[in-house]
Amino acid sequence: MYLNKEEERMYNGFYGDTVRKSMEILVALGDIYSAEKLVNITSAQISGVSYKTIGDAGLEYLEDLASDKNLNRNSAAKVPSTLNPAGTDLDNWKSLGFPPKFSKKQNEIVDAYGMLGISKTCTCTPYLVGNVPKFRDHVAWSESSAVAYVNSVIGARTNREGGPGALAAAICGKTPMYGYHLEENRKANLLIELETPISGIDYGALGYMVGKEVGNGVPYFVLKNDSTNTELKALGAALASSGAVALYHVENETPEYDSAGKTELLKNNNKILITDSDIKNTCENLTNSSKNEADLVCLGCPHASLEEIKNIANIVKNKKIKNDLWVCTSINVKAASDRMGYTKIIESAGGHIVCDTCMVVAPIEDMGYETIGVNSAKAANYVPNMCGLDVIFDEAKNLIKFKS
Ligand SMILES: C[C@@](O)(CCOP(=O)(O)O)CC(=O)O
Ligand code: SF4
Repeated sequence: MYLNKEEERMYNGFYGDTVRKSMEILVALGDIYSAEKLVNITSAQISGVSYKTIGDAGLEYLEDLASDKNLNRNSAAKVPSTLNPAGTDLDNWKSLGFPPKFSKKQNEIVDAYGMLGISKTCTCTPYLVGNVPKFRDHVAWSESSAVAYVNSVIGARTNREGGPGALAAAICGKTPMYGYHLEENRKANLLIELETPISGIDYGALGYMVGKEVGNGVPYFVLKNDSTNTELKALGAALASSGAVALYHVENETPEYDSAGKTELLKNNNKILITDSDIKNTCENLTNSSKNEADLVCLGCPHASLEEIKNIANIVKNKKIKNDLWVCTSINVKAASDRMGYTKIIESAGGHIVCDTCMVVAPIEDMGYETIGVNSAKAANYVPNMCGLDVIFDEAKNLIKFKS
C-alpha cells in the first residue's frame, strides 16, 4: 500500500509508539484487502468497549496505548470519535444493580479510551447524538448496526471495521481505501420485493431473513410503504447481525438507491419476493422462550431515539409495570428525555432509562434474569448466544405487562 511522506513518518515512529502501532494496523489491513492507499476520514466509531467482550487483555492493550508520553493527553484521536456501548451504565451502575467489580473495570476501560481522546459517549446510535458524517464522507465505524446506518441511510462510506482497526483509524485520521469506500462496491446484488406494507418489529424480521440470504451482499429493497428512521435503524441492525451486511438500499428512501444498479438486477432476474407470512413466521421464530412473560423487558437495540422513548412513556403512563424494564440509550438522549418528562413517567411506572449499555454487552446473565423481552431482531438473535438467556420477540406494548 502506498504511503505518503507524512504517513511514512507515522509508520516509522516519528510521532511515538501509539501512532506507530496504529499505522501498523492500518497498513496490515490495507495489505490484506489490497488497498492502494489510505484515505482521510472525518469520523470514527469504536466497538470493543464492554469488559464482557474485551476483558483484562483489552484493558491492558488500551492502557498501554494511552500511556505513550508522545500523545497529547485526551486529544490523540485526530477526528471526532465515539465509543460503542459499555457493559454498565457508567454513572448509575450501583443503583441499577450492576456487579461492582465488573463496573469498576468497565470505568477503567472507558477512561483509557478517554485518555486517547475518544469521546466517552458510549452508544451504538452516535448518529443521533452528534457523530454525524456527511453524505460521501469516508469514516471508520465498527458497530455493525451503525455501519449499516451510516453507509445506507446517511450515505457516508465505511467498511465493517473491527474495534482495533477503528481505534487505529481514529488515532491516525485515516483508513485503508478498499471495499465500501470505493464506488464500484456500493452496487446492490439482490432485489427484495415486499408483497405487503410492514411496520414496527416487521423491519427487524425482514432484516433477519434477508441478512441470512445475502450474507455480505448489498440488498435493494422495494417496500410497499415509507419507513421511519427508527425502522431503518432496526432493519440495518438485523441485516448486519444475521448476515454480514454493511450497506443496503431502499427505493425512494436511501440516498444512493438511484445508482445502485436496479436495472441490472431485474435483467438477471436477481430478485426475491417476501410475503406477509414470511414476515409473520420469522417474527414467531425469533422467540425461543416458552414463557409468555419476560423478567426483563429490554428496549433500545440499537440505542433508543427520543421518539422511541416518548412512545414507551405513552405506553406506561400512569401504570405500574410488572416486569423489570430497561430502555437503553445514550446519556445525550436521556438528558433530552429527562427534560421532556419522559424519564419521570417511565420511572414512576417502575422502569429505568439505562445509559451507555445494552442487553447484549451488559452482564445480564449474572443479574438474575432468565427471560428477556425484546423488540429488536438483532437482540433476539444475539441474547441467546451472547448471554445464554431466552428471549421473547414482540412489540414493546405487548412485552410490557402491568400490575392490576
Ligand atoms: C453486538 C454488538 O452490537 C455489540 C458488541 O460489540 P463490542 O463489545 O462493542 O465489540 C457489536 C456489533 O454488532 O458490531
Ligand atoms: S447489541 Fe444492540 S443495543 Fe447493544 S450495542 Fe449492539 S446494536 Fe447496540
